[in-house]
Amino acid sequence: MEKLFRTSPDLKVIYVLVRPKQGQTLQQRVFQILDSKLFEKVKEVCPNVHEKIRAISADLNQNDFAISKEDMQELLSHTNIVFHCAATVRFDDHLRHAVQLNVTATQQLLLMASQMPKLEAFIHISTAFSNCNLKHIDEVVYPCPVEPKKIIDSMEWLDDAIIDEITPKLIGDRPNTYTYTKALGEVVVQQEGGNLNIAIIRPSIVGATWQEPFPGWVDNLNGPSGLIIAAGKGFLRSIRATPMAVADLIPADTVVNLTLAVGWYTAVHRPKSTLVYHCTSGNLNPCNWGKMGLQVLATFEKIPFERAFRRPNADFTTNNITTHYWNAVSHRAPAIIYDFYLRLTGRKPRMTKLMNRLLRTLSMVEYFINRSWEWSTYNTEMLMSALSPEDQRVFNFDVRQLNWLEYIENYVLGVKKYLLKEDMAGIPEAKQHLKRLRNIHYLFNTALFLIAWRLLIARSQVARNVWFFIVSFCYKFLSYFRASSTLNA
Ligand SMILES: CCCCCCCCCCCCCCCCCCCCCCCC(=O)SCCNC(=O)CCNC(=O)[C@H](O)C(C)(C)COP(=O)(O)OP(=O)(O)OC[C@H]1O[C@@H](n2cnc3c(N)ncnc32)[C@H](O)[C@@H]1OP(=O)(O)O
Ligand SMILES: NC(=O)C1=CN([C@@H]2O[C@H](COP(=O)(O)OP(=O)(O)OC[C@H]3O[C@@H](n4cnc5c(N)ncnc54)[C@H](OP(=O)(O)O)[C@@H]3O)[C@@H](O)[C@H]2O)C=CC1
Repeated sequence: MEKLFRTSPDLKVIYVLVRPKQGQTLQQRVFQILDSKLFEKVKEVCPNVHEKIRAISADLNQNDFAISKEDMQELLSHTNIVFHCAATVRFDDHLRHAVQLNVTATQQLLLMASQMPKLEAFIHISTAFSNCNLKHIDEVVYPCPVEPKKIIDSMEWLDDAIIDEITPKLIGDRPNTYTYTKALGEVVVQQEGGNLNIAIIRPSIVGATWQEPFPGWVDNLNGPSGLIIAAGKGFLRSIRATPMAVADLIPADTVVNLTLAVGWYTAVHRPKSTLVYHCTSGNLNPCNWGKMGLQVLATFEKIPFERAFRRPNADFTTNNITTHYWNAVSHRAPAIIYDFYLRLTGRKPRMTKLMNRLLRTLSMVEYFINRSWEWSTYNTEMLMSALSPEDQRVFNFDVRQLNWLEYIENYVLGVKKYLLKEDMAGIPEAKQHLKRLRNIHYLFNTALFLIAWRLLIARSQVARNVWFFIVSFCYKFLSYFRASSTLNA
């Protein structure tokens, strides 16, 4: 919406389907977004932006999205272009819910779109990982072994227990219900698009903005953002990842630019078949998890997060044994010790729960950070060459120009500012806090070493001999040093 208003101030209206949430009405939710820093530039070119957004109450879990008759009438008669982004993106969602959101709702939206007389294009947002069971992925819709229609029907009469049982068989070699249902959603789009003018966009891992409206903007914990927080606050100490695997991140503004360009191309050129566009970075400008991780850590040195639990010092592990070892030593043990301290001081323990949640998240993303994929980008490159030089500049989605180190630094800064809502003025105090944590760390390790050594000396003659040898060696060395300095004087 931000980019559309900024580049097309003459635009009449954008209808957004929204559900009320957390005690906020639709209008409040939309106005909260419009009043955020993200929309500051828009307001300069389009001061009446509030009047150009029509929030329509809709819930994708309901029949006809529970849209009122009047709203439906207005939507059907006025819409020129549909951008379908809503989805459940939870990796662990129950199959019934994931099918409802990512498949059935897509089918219903297509039905609605077929009744829109002024519709020029229908743009469906999928994910580059919808076919992550393949290594090389082309810009085509791949068939699914079981027809989406059969899956939709079966969800109506199967009970939860049976669905739980068949889920692993249905998702096959995909890692979760999210990627599986996004793949089904694509097949539905292709099979039930009828005469509509449709395109599918497949972004990889969406990160903070690169340039627009300003670098580093991010507003959710999806993808790496949540884990950057966990690392910066010192909770995340080790992560099972392959440093050389490609980190196929794509900035949010790049996805937006490509989406708008696809909207234009689909409406104006009306391709005969449904085109799929990969919005990925790996084949044009690859970055790997090792490089990304190091830059994230380097940025924490310059711009630390406030009130960290421990000093940020995460590392990659590459096998099961080391992963279990570091999970026990660096994740679970400090959480148990801290909770013990909280209990002793009369407070409610919370660290073990938080750590368990983090470990669960890590286990879910492991699949994606230990493999590399190749996505072909012929359609995306074709689109780039179809744009005028001016549009190539305004709707830039050429990731070859992206400087990863600069991007990652801005990403971490954006996480601090826009997700954690921390003030830059707090950086000196955050650095002091990290120094205190470092001193506590040294003190703790020294105390631990001395206790262990004392116990060893009490129990072992060999340890006592070694200790005697070290002490007498130090004494002799000091005596020699003192004698030689007296002679020199
Ligand atoms: C050599 C040096 C090495 C140095 C290492 C340095 C490390 C630096 C960090 C870099 C890490 C890089 C890791 C990259 C990870 C990449 C992920 C790749 C994913 C690719 C997928 C494909 C992309 C897509 O197509 S779509 C979008 C992907 N979807 C998601 O990302 C959603 C994932 N989330 C979930 O599925 C769930 O939230 C789940 C299962 C993780 C957690 O579920 P749970 O029920 O436990 O919690 P919630 O109810 O969801 O939330 C509770 C609570 O937690 C907050 N939260 C939610 N998500 C996250 C998160 N990802 N991280 C942290 N916290 C999260 C949420 O806001 C809630 O907070 P409340 O305060 O309780 O409200
Ligand atoms: N993040 C990523 O890395 C990637 C995302 N994608 C795709 O991009 C799209 C957006 O994802 P992302 O922004 O990350 O995820 P979000 O969860 O932030 O966005 C999903 C949107 O869908 C809406 N939604 C979910 N359920 C319903 C419902 N029952 N009724 C109405 N609206 C609903 C949500 O509304 P509400 O705000 O009310 O919850 C939310 O605005 C998805 O299609 C996803 O598959 C693709 C590749 C990568």
